Amino acid sequence: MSTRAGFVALIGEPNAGKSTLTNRMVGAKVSIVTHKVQTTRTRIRGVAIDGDAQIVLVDTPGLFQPRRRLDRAMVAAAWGGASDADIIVLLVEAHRGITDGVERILDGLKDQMPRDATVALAINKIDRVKAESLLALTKELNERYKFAQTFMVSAEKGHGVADMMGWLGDNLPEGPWLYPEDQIADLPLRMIAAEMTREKLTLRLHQELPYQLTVETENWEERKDGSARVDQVIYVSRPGHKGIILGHGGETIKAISTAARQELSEFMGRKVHLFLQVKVRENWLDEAERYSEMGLDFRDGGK
Ligand SMILES: Nc1nc2c(ncn2[C@@H]2O[C@H](COP(=O)(O)OP(=O)(O)OP(=O)(O)O)[C@@H](O)[C@H]2O)c(=O)[nH]1
Repeated sequence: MSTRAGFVALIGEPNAGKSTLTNRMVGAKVSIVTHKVQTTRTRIRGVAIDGDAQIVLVDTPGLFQPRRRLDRAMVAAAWGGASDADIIVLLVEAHRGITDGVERILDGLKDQMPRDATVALAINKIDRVKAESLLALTKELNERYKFAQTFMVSAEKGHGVADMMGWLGDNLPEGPWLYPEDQIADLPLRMIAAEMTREKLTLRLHQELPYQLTVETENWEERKDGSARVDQVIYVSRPGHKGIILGHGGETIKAISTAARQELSEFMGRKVHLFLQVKVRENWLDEAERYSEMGLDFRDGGK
């Protein structure tokens, strides 16, 4: 039997219910992957399975919460992340309707997305409103944008979610699963660990630098005493960046390492020994291996 697989970008204002919907779709079995994992352009929220289809749920950081320093290029990159997805699902809160934030997203969909993009509308939190208002909202939103399909869901209560998953699965491209089933629970732990280090780098360094680096967990060793040894490599594209990350006398990398180790230990509930290395790899952005480590498809990203 043929399988289907692809990326579904969940977009919407903060609090629209993306995490709740992801958890609902992914289910408890692989909920560990719902921890946010940062990749260059998309963030993997979780991997959901519906029959023969594997639905990789992603979001695109920086899209709807432009901060002061966020420039146009970054917003464009975020929309680029959304357009990498096979399907986009816009979540709108039923009781809030078309807010300014939703307006901005609708404008972005019109201006930034290719015309043939598959965009579905999910009106969430339907448990909070009366049916009549839902119909009016659905009608208005569909007049504003040509959605491929509209769903009315309650991520919290689970209403309508199975139907939506079925539709998403049916509309993903045919192809092998992006994550082997037995690796779903395993792979993300390495990615989560890499994401934690990346987050610390972002906090510590100048804002644009983290977009030019990637973190990989190269080795994960379980020790007899219950602790884990984790080896990670931070790949940068320029020698100058290596110096920045190391800092004076190695100060910066040490602080990053300590912060990441603490978070990872806390997350795992046990001791972790974290070893970080910085490597210059000028063309890491073009290497297929780096993409699969980030959970991305090289062919999609390499355009
Ligand atoms: N009543 C109701 N509440 C919901 C529903 N879905 C989500 N919520 C609530 O809405 C709030 C925000 O949900 P999240 O899933 O965290 O939203 P989010 O979009 O992931 O938020 P960010 O990650 O911050 O962008 C939480 O308090 C949820 O419990 C729903 O279907 N009905």
